This record gives sequence, C-alpha cells and structure tokens, in this order.
Amino acid sequence: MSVLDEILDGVRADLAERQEALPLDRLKAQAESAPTPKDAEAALRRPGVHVIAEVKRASPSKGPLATITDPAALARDYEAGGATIISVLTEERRFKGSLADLQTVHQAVDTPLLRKDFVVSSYQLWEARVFGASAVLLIVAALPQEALVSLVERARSLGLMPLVEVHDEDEVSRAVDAGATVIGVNARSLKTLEVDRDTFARLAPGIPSDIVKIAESGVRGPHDLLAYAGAGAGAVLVGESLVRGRNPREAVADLVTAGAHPALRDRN
Ligand SMILES: O=P(O)(O)OC[C@@H](O)[C@@H](O)c1c[nH]c2ccccc12
Repeated sequence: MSVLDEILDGVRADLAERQEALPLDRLKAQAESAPTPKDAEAALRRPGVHVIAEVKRASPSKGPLATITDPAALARDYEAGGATIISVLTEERRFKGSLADLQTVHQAVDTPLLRKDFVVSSYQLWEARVFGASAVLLIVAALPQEALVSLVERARSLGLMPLVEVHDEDEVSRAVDAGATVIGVNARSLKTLEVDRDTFARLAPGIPSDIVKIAESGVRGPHDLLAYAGAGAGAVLVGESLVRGRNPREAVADLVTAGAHPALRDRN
C-alpha cells in the first residue's frame, strides 16, 4: 500500500468518527454563522510571486518538524512577514494537524487560510467553512475524476477556492478538465515522498496560462522561489523551512521581497 493510500485510510476512519459525532445537517447549520471566506484567488492574482506559508508540525517523511506550541503566534509571524495565504495542515495522524489549529489560526489573523488535508468528502468542505478557511486543497491523486469534479464545484459554491494539486502530466489534464483555476504542482511525490524540484518546470508549460500556478514543497529560501518564478510560478507553498528556521517572520519577509522584485511583478 502506498503512503497516500495509508494516509487516506486514516483520514476516512477519522472522518467517519467526526460524522458520527456531528451529522452533516448539524454541521451545515453551524456554517450559517461561520465567517465569510475571503477571496484567496483574487489575492493570488495580484502582481508578483506570492508566498503561502504553512503551519506544519510534522510530515510522513521527516516525522516531527518543530514543536509548535503556539500556532497563533506562528501565523501572526507569517502574516507580519507578508504571506498572501496561510496554509494550516489539519490531517491528524501523519501531519499532527487539527481543525483546532485551523480555528486558532483563524482567530489570530486576517490572512486567507487554506485548509490543507486529504479531502475525500464534501463534509470536509463544510468543516473548512465552519473553522475559518477560505481555500481547500484537493489532491488529484487522492480522488476519482467524478469526485474531483464535484468537490471543485462544491468548494466554489461554499465560497472556498479549490487549490488542485498535481504530480504529473496526467494529473494536470485531470485538474484542467475538472475546471481548476488554481493548480499546485507538488514537488514531493506522495508515493515515494521524494522531492524533485524539477517537477514544476516540467509540468508548468502544459498548464494553460490563465490558471494560477503554485509550486509546492522543497522551498529552502529566496533562491528556490526565484527558480520556481522563472519557470512560471505565481506562488510558492512553503512549510518545513519556515517552521524549522529561527525566525519565521523574517524568512517569510525574505521570500516576499524576492517575489515582489519588479522583474517578476511586471511579468503578467
Ligand atoms: O514542507 P515543504 O517541503 O515546504 O512543503 C510544504 C507543502 O508543499 C507540503 O506540506 C504539501 C504539499 N502538498 C501536500 C499535501 C498534503 C500534505 C502536505 C502537502
């Protein structure tokens, strides 16, 4: 069984428990008093190369990454550094995230939030809304095409921006066919967990130009942002190097400064 399949089994088991505790109709009722999502896609479409900074406690490849005692403080640092979106991992078993983290971060910052998880059901989209997200990750490799199409539509109908994640050419076509307007190319294979930073440059030319392209994973600093930008990235998604570094606010600010270089701002 691949790592992805193992993660998905755990996600489905945890989801079944939450659905049991709070049936969909009651969750939907909570969404009525939920915060209005922000327009994350409009923010990403502003000039320059944007930084999506991730609250990430652990990963399947590295185990614990950092002791994040205060996700709110970390998110405030990301915001002060100029992140356009803050990503919050909510997968519990391998990434040690939670919906509580999402809610805590939501209460701490105004920046639009991405719920980063393995979404397999529209129940998770409603949760994302209730806990303060403005965007959700949808991983093509984790979904049959029909489910992908319907989750893209459902996300939008709830006011959430779907960020559709791909790893290869075939997944790019599936994402485009599903109507994605924001596509993330993950340099880390969910099968082998290896990072290949050339993946973005290989896939980007095959992604239609009106789609926002996000380079995910393996960004160590401004040099990687610039390389991804040169290959057409409109944003980078960064986790590990920020939570492991000494000063997350400065690390984000350095990336933001690199991404705001006039040569990049004037590209599109
Ligand atoms: O920590 P990194 O290498 O900077 O990567 C961040 C992000 O891209 C990564 O956490 C990620 C990308 N896609 C995912 C899907 C599920 C879980 C995690 C991810």
